Amino acid sequence: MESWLIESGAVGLSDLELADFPVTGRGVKTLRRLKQGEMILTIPSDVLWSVKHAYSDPNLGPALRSALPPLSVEDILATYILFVRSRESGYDGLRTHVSALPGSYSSSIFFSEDELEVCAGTSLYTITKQLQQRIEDDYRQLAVRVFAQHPDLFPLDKFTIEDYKWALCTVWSRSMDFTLPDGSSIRLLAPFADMLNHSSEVKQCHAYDVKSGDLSILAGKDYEIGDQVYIYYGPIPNNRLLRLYGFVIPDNPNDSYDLVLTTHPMAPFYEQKQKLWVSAGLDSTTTVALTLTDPLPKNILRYLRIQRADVSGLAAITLQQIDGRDEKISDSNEVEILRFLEESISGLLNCFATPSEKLEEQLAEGVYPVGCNAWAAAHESASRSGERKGKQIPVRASEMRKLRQGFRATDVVWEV
Ligand SMILES: C[S@@+](CC[C@H](N)C(=O)[O-])C[C@H]1O[C@@H](n2cnc3c(N)ncnc32)[C@H](O)[C@@H]1O
Repeated sequence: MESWLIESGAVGLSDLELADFPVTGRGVKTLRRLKQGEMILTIPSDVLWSVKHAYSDPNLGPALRSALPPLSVEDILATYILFVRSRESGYDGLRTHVSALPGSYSSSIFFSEDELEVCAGTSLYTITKQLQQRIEDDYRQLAVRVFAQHPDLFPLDKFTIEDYKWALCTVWSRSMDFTLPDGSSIRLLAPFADMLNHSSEVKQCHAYDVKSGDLSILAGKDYEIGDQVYIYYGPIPNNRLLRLYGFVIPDNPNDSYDLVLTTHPMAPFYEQKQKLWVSAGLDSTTTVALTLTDPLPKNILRYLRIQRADVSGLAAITLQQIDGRDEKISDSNEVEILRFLEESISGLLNCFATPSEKLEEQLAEGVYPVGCNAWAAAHESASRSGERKGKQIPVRASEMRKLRQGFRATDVVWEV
């Protein structure tokens, strides 16, 4: 791969080397001292995996372009990678990159039932379950709309759902996203630069040059010879890290609980409420990140005030007599939403399969081998437990029953 990249115009590879490191696994080692801010690697535009390159490929492009509705960026890149992997000749350079990719991933979508059960009750558990279902649906669509239409390009034995999941994880864990000056975004995979592991000791130090289309890496800090070079993947909480990248950071400062607020379309005054949510910068399904520093973000109250508003409340907001965003609608509305929040959070906390203290005990006793899937899942669940410690609110059995039995049409569903 490196010689192909150098021939293609990559700069900086003579000072960098792939190496194995404890904890992060394979990564990039520097062979010289690096000063923070200096440009250390450039991967030229021509060798990047991007939607543009997939579409302009003479074999693959027409098949991708014929898909209606158009495929998602994720699906285009995943199909591109699988397509190159399936070729027995041609695409020599890209194929050296594909053969350097991991053969399997530790994203939570690959967890066994038992491993996933360790974090039952967390948003990771719910999202992973939903994701597994979504991937099956997406694969079915892709197989019908694209693969089956071009069996010569997409031999079914090399485009199975397992292959698709592998390719998706390749995209999730190795691609880089950039916002362009016109506001649009670009997602790409850069061979060799995708071998750089994450550290929160550096800030973002990967850059896309809009003019040349090249991808560059700057030194995020000073490095000594032999040090591992890092980039910064972003302020990502553990549940997302585990879902997309297959690892967690113990005591991750970016941890959050993704709370999804949603309302059934059959709920009273749904359409009117939908308009009010949109004008408040929300939607009928709104995801809010709960963090230790902001455990009750304003958007939760904004959403619930509208959701629980009665006829007169809705009229008052619509006529702008009340700003439903940061002002309470009425005492009764406010009491109702606060009571509901209390009940729901208690219900949520009670859904955790293993109590926090037990998980922490198990982690300390080494019940889960460090780094294995269940260890990562236990960390994820225990960190949620840390957030909920001391916030247990007693709930009456009848209320718990109501919560467990499901929600009324106007209720918030705590899901992700
Ligand atoms: C962009 S790739 C980096 C190269 C990768 N280690 C490899 O061998 O191909 C991202 C993957 O590296 C691993 N990784 C990156 N940063 C890590 C970290 N700080 N701790 C543990 N694993 C990490 C995870 O498996 C992640 O999905």
